[in-house]
Amino acid sequence: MTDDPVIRLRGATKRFRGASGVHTAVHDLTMDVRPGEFVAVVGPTGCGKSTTLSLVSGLEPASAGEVLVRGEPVRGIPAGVGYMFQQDAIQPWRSVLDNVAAGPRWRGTPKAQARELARGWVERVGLGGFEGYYPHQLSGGMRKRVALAQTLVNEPEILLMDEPFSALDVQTRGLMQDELLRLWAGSGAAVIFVTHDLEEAIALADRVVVMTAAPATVKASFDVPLARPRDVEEVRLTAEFLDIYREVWDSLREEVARSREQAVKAEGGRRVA
Ligand SMILES: Nc1ncnc2c1ncn2[C@@H]1O[C@H](COP(=O)(O)OP(=O)(O)OP(=O)(O)O)[C@@H](O)[C@H]1O
Repeated sequence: MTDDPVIRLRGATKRFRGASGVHTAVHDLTMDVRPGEFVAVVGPTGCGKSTTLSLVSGLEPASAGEVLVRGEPVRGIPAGVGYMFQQDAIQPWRSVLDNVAAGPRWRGTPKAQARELARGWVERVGLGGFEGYYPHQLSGGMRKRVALAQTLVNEPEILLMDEPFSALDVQTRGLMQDELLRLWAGSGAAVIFVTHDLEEAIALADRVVVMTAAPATVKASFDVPLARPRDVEEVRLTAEFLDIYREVWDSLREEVARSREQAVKAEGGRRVA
């Protein structure tokens, strides 16, 4: 395995043209992610975190700068990229098994083989016995497990996750975080995990990247030298965790404050107008 970055953003900038002119969502953003590295991205609300993921996934082209996946400029959706968003992509008319088999089927795997693969992943995410259930029969946590299996069955080399667990209750979220770490540990995938939750970021990641207030650029990057395997509930209680938390929060806090100032100014501007 080479240590060359599998994801590389170099001075990446994204501008959107809107009714009120050009809006810069991401500005001159430079960051690398190595194979098998788990990077969490935190930043103030609306700063441009999701847009950064869209650049890597090829959903949005960069307006300037470079976005490379495996050394190749991103044009369209690169192969080997898996996504997980806050809203899952589970299809209500398909059973758990067929939802998980959908990816391999779409890539041309014969039905029986795709279902066999899916069965293994349904088992691995702890849903053995629920293969024939339909999404409306599942709890929020179980749906997330289906979404995880749906993503991981494709064996992505890169996993882009945008607040995948934020809609879950705290306990279920903890369980899913552990589940994700357990499954990711065997996968070798590089992960970019966007979250508002700094505790979640530190508990999961090898590195936490702090974004500035809008437009997003990298403010700082912090290594998380906590041993693995980690139990997310346990690790949060350690002195080491709290030290890292304080350090990262010091950096993030300033950006959250700046972002609030921006929001107040924008609101004032709207009132004046
Ligand atoms: N397709 C688009 N067209 C126009 N503007 C957009 C588009 N996508 C994002 N934006 C704007 O870019 C800015 C950054 O949005 P983005 O969703 O990347 O932020 P975020 O940090 O992920 O937000 P949050 O923390 O709320 O999830 C916002 O002002 C948003 O309105």
